[in-house]
Amino acid sequence: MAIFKVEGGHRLHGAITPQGAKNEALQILCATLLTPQRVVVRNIPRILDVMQLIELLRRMGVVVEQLAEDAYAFCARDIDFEYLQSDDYRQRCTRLRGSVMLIGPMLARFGVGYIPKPGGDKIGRRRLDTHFIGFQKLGAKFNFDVADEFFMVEGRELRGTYMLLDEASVTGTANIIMAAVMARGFTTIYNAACEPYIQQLCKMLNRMGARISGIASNLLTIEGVGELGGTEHTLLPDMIEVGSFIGMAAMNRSELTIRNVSFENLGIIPAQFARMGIRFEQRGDDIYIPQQDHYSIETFLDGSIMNIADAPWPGLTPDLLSIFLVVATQAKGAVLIHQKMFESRLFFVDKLIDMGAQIILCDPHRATVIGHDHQMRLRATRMTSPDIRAGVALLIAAMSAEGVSTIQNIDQIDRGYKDIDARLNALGARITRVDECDSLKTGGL
Ligand SMILES: CC(=O)N[C@H]1[C@@H](OP(=O)(O)OP(=O)(O)OC[C@H]2O[C@@H](n3ccc(=O)[nH]c3=O)[C@H](O)[C@@H]2O)O[C@H](CO)[C@@H](O)[C@@H]1O
Ligand SMILES: C=C(OP(=O)(O)O)C(=O)O
Repeated sequence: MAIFKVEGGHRLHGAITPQGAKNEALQILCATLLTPQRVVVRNIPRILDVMQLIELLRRMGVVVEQLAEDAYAFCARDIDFEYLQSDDYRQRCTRLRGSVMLIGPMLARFGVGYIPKPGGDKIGRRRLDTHFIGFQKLGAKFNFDVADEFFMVEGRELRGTYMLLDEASVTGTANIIMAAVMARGFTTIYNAACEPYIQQLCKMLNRMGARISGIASNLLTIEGVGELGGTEHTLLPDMIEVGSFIGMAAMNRSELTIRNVSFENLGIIPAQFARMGIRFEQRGDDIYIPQQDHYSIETFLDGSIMNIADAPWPGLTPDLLSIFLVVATQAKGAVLIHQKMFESRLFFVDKLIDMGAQIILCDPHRATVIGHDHQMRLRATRMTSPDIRAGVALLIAAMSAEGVSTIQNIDQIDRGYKDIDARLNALGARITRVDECDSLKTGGL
């Protein structure tokens, strides 16, 4: 296992391009199972979750061809159903959340699908009811082996229907869309998640021959078709990386250009950073963040304390709240961070408090942060990355802190951020990746 050693206090300078979007990649790669024809996907980020899903597809029998550093072709002519019963399949699926979206396409194309309880961040309860209720509405039979934590669905003749999702689950919506594209008749999905990655999935499916309308809204109508064909698809830039870089620049009082951000697909994210007092300019499709010595959190119109909360798209993505929280520790003013969706995502604030941040964890969902306005620097410390976004928040804290911090469990960060150490070092950061065993041998911890 590797760790990061981070020497704080170095400002960043220059330009960085966000990687292709992790969460879009996971949907799109699963969708390649829907056709026996070739699907080419570009702008694929070389990150752990994505590489693991590609390897999983390969072991399932999909022919995978790497065309360029970030482009792959997939051909799912045949699937090895025996492999789906193997321990290897189970073990690999449990490494990432995105594997859950293999089941919708399998059901649509082959009439059966199997999936163990998926992995992903341990950030609170992550139920899958929406997925399976949706499949059942389409006529599939569902079986969950509780002891084995293994889900099975079967439905040779899916039929379109109306469904109102119990919640706007992102992966649930993707899974149901993929299950419905070849169901007989019309499927209507109300309370569908509608974030840009779902929009991208729908657009790709339509290019493959699907008939999906209502894209970008929470009411999707799908007219089932007999089969889908091949296509080419390019992933959007990762909006969570874009937000992480904005936060990083502000917290380190750095001048940074983030290139090709697909501004129109960032939704409310830039406006929320603006409410934190962070200045930036949209220059074409780039975001330019000038060096800023102070940023003052706005209050609401009535003078009350700013509240930053997550909500289904077009609300603020929960995946950026850890970044807003860490950025607030050096802002002028106070903010209440309200993580509504996940109940175990804010506990990492203990580490920030150790570093000298002024935070009160009100309950598992809410933390009040009173910023130092750069009057006091955080102190370096030793920490462990609990999940992917908290990991990056801790990295941002370490980059701004006084002294050398150590971050363990950086696999969590590598799950979602491509070569983050090398890319940030190119901008002036001082992050060293060390093998934990070597470090222990030399007493370096
Ligand atoms: C691989 C992938 O794409 N993962 C993303 C996906 O996870 P995932 O699809 O697993 O997340 P869901 O959208 O299903 O739900 C996330 C959490 O929010 C709750 N919830 C959801 C919708 C709602 O209207 N109300 C509500 O409370 C759910 O109960 C759950 O606890 O979407 C999450 C929410 O954007 C992101 O954090 C994850 O990064
Ligand atoms: C929660 C996240 O990922 P996953 O759903 O893959 O665990 C995330 O990307 O922040």
